[in-house]
Amino acid sequence: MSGLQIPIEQWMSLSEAEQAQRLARPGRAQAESLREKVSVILSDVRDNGERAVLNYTREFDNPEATSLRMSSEQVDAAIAGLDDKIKRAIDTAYQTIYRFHEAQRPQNLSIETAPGVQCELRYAPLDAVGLYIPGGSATLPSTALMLGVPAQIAGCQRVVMVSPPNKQGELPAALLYAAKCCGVTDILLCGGAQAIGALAYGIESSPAVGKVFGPGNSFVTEAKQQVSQNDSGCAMDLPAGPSELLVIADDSATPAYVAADLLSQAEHGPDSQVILLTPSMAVAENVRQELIAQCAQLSRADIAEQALQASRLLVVSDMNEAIAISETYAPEHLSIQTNNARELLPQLTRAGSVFVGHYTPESGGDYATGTNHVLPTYGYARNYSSLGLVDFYRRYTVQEASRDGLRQLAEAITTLAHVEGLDAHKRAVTIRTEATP
Ligand SMILES: NC(=O)c1ccc[n+]([C@@H]2O[C@H](COP(=O)([O-])OP(=O)(O)OC[C@H]3O[C@@H](n4cnc5c(N)ncnc54)[C@H](O)[C@@H]3O)[C@@H](O)[C@H]2O)c1
Ligand SMILES: N[C@H](CO)Cc1c[nH]c[nH+]1
Ligand SMILES: [Zn+2]
Repeated sequence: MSGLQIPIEQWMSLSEAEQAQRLARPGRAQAESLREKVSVILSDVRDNGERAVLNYTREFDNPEATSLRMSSEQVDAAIAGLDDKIKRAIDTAYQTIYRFHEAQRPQNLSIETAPGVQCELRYAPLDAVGLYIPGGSATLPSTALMLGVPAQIAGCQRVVMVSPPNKQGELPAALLYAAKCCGVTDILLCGGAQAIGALAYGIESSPAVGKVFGPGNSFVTEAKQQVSQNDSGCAMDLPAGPSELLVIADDSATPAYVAADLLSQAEHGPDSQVILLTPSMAVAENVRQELIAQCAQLSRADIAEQALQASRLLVVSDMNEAIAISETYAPEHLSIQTNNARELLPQLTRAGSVFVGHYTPESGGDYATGTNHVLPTYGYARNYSSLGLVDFYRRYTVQEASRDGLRQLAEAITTLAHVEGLDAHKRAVTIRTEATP
């Protein structure tokens, strides 16, 4: 490791401004230039369709790109050579993810809210969805499962998967096998903001979808936010950007485990962020030693080292302080490695996903425990939910009143219409209730 110094800091010794800086997400500083660059790409795709997507694909991913769509023959040929052990691993993950998401199936409901007034809540699967599978620094077949399984369970009619091709214009066989497990056959070889534009606006060979899903780097996340705010009419799932992990550990924690977990998220990208909160200086020092020793053994050590530059080892006064900091930061992933982890759960709700105890590594949730690994980053876990089955549905209501039921509510409805000065609203009721039968 190139002598990277990861400072250990006492939280209480930091000023308020320093505390805020330690919890700031890296990479958000270039927000304006990012916004502008993504806006240019999206406008180009909107105006020039497939040609623009191919141009950006040649610029950023596959210099020889000539077409975007994968044929079923290409998919089958790629899968044919896939190692059985990998297929079995994907099958196992598919089953646990399916089990956990199937259990989330939303139920329609119908209740009488007042005598003679029946109200219903109904769920309908989204017709057409776009699934973004990251593929820049690491292609993530596991994300194909996290997005493909709920889309399959919900019964979305049209599912389009996009992912950046490599320089040979290919996608990993493991990703294609995962897609096939989920019944996804509509696959486009493109990534980044241009892929989001292709999904949201549609291109010649692929009509627009109604909602885009999936994590990605800052270009992808910014593009999702822009298309969901402009007049494309396309919705987005959640801001799932660069990976984050916050670990709360006491002296019952194993520093080697804590360091391994921190590095598992640091290796995602230079803009990942990992944070340790512990009341024990000894734990902090041992975790630091383990970080240095373990990082050197990683194939992505250079990426992890960059991420560790913006990462924190913070010694707190006590668990209450650790809880307060975690709730402020609202991490994508929160790992509680203490001797009373489950007891702390009620106080730790602002996180995308929580990992409890010494034997629940964050990478378990990334791949195969069954929970969804598409999670809010940047602190959005304060207000956004982890991805789930319900996100692949629209919700709408149905209501029916009998003549008597309307009569019973008429006074309330017409009075409120009057209060709001909306005579036609009032008349739509009185024309019925004052009519001679
Ligand atoms: N929050 C979550 O749930 C979650 C889950 C999985 C992964 N992730 C995160 O997703 C991210 C994946 O990022 P990635 O980069 O590996 O893959 P990516 O697929 O998100 O982005 C790669 C694409 O970015 C585009 N690009 C690259 N450089 C560009 C530039 N200079 N200008 C414009 N476009 C450019 C290219 O088209 C490329 O295809 C990681 O940060 C990872 O931590 C988050
Ligand atoms: N930890 C990532 C979410 O931040 C998900 C993932 C996919 N593959 C490995 N990890
Ligand atoms: Zn991960």
